[in-house]
Amino acid sequence: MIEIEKVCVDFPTGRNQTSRAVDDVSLHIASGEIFGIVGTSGAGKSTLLRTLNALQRPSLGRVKIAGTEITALEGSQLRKARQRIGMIFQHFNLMHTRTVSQNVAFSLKAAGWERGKIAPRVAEILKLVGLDDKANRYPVQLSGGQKQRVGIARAIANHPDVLLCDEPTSALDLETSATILALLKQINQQLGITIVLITHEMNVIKSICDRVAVMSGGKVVEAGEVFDIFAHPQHAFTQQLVSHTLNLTLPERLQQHLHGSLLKILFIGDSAEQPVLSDVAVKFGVAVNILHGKIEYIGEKALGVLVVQLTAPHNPSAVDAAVEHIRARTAQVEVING
Ligand SMILES: Nc1ncnc2c1ncn2[C@@H]1O[C@H](COP(=O)(O)OP(=O)(O)OP(=O)(O)O)[C@@H](O)[C@H]1O
Repeated sequence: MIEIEKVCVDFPTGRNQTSRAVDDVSLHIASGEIFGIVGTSGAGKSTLLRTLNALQRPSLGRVKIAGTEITALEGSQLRKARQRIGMIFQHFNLMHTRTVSQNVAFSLKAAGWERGKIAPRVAEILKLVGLDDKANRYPVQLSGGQKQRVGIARAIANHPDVLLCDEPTSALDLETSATILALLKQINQQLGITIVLITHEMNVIKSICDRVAVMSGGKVVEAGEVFDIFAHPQHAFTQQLVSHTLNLTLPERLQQHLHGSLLKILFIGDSAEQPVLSDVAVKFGVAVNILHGKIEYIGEKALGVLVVQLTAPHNPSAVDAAVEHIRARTAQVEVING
């Protein structure tokens, strides 16, 4: 559906000088996917996203959407291709002097809809996003979440194939973010629209994306299924993002004063549902003290991380045997100390 081939974007920084904001990025995004691009501020996410509807021209490389090379289009052909690509923004970008329904109608007029078909479509789409009772309100009279719903309604009114989301929940509180992400998921499933979403939050990726690309310094340093990236982050930057999201740091003081072995154990899928720890307690006579942990569900799959202390004061070798037993039955064991 979306083919990004060796895209670079350079910005001028001074006389005869440029800086590379997007560096040799290639990604293929399948039809119907929700694809996330995550990275810290300045990683190049927005610039890359804007190449997908040619709001930003690549300095090198090309982008194809549904077989059409958007980077090669200009004028009316480009305007027509853009009508197949909706976009929503962090700060909503609504027209403040127009009502909710006028904001949505505007995009349909721009796309050349017949007058008589616009009002019914606006009503239909406002119902879909849960704003049918706010049609005559002005943006200033709406909450942040409602404004983003207007943004979504405007972006999808013209039946696009692709929806680009530029930090869609960054200006919203956690609860409202969750409802907006749920709406995006519903739109993806119900209407089959391919979604490309950029964010700096792994939690957003975890809650709705199928696959993710991790960007740092303009490059994609890692890409794959969201579950795999969480379970086995390869790149140091991804490892940092994931551990920050799972937030399993123990206070330094606690780490220093613990006896026995301190382990961080990763459980994946079935292993998250097995009583591995109670087994080792019984089998090897070790005491198992759970210090920290959580089980996340990404899609349908469980991903658990536990930090445990194993002690056997009268039989230290039992701890080594217990560690090996756990290692054989879980996805990964990291001995933090001991
Ligand atoms: N129009 C521009 N002119 C010059 N430099 C730019 C321009 N747009 C972006 N940049 C630079 O390109 C780099 C990538 O910016 P970009 O906005 O794509 O990053 P980002 O990952 O989306 O960050 P954020 O989340 O803060 O928006 C930054 O160093 C930025 O300063």
